[in-house]
Amino acid sequence: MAVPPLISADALSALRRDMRKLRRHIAKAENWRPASLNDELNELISKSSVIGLYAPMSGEPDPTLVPRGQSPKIFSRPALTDENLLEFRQWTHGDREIPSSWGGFQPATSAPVVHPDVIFVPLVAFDGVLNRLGQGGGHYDRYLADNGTALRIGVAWEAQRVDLLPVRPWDVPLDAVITEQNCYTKELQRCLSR
Ligand SMILES: Nc1nc2c(c(=O)[nH]1)N(C=O)[C@@H](CNc1ccc(C(=O)N[C@@H](CCC(=O)O)C(=O)O)cc1)CN2
Ligand SMILES: Nc1ncnc2c1ncn2[C@@H]1O[C@H](COP(=O)(O)OP(=O)(O)OP(=O)(O)O)[C@@H](O)[C@H]1O
Repeated sequence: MAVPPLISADALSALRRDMRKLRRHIAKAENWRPASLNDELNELISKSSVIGLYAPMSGEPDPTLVPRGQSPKIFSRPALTDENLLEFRQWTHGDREIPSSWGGFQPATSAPVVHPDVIFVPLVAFDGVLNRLGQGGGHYDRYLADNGTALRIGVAWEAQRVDLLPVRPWDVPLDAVITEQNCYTKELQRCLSR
């Protein structure tokens, strides 16, 4: 027998709608700056060589504000392929971008595909054990499931934190979430031992 969902589809869409609205509202009133990162996370980010960013939309905090240390890095942004799969394409500030099927912009197909070792992940809501609710396309969940060794860092407003999100079988939890007030981390051992 199928296990009934802990939250109805309607309740989940209502949560997404409310949290998107909250995110837009806060971003109009406040500037987001990351809280101090803990030493472990700082070290992992500064040791990394390929970073996955995103182009902020609708009140999402800007991941380029997170300190990333001195060592040389390749930057990339998410792009949806013709098959509606997420990939990361190399991107440098000022590079030309093309319209994406979801309405935003993404690096052109001529940009090399890269595999970030640190991914800054956009989110609609997160909870105390670092589960994540995204836009509902499943794009990041699929990518993170297929690229399990990357360090997954959510970037959010503190107000996007909820007590407990419903977890579906395909949901991939985050390793850390950085807000303007806190740096939440867990399971960094997974990445320290790489
Ligand atoms: N900045 C950013 N880039 C991203 C994502 C994201 O969440 N944020 N994505 C994450 O997977 C992928 C794009 N996927 C998306 C899937 C659905 C919607 C969407 O339903 N948007 C709403 C409006 C959202 C709002 O206004 O807050 C809509 O069109 O109704 C957006 C992006 C890749 N790039
Ligand atoms: N690893 C996966 N393999 C196959 N389908 C998946 C996978 N991950 C997610 N999906 C599909 O994507 C759909 C949307 O998932 P979900 O509602 O969790 O998206 P989300 O986490 O909010 O969005 P996103 O990850 O794009 O930010 C689900 O219906 C699910 O069937």
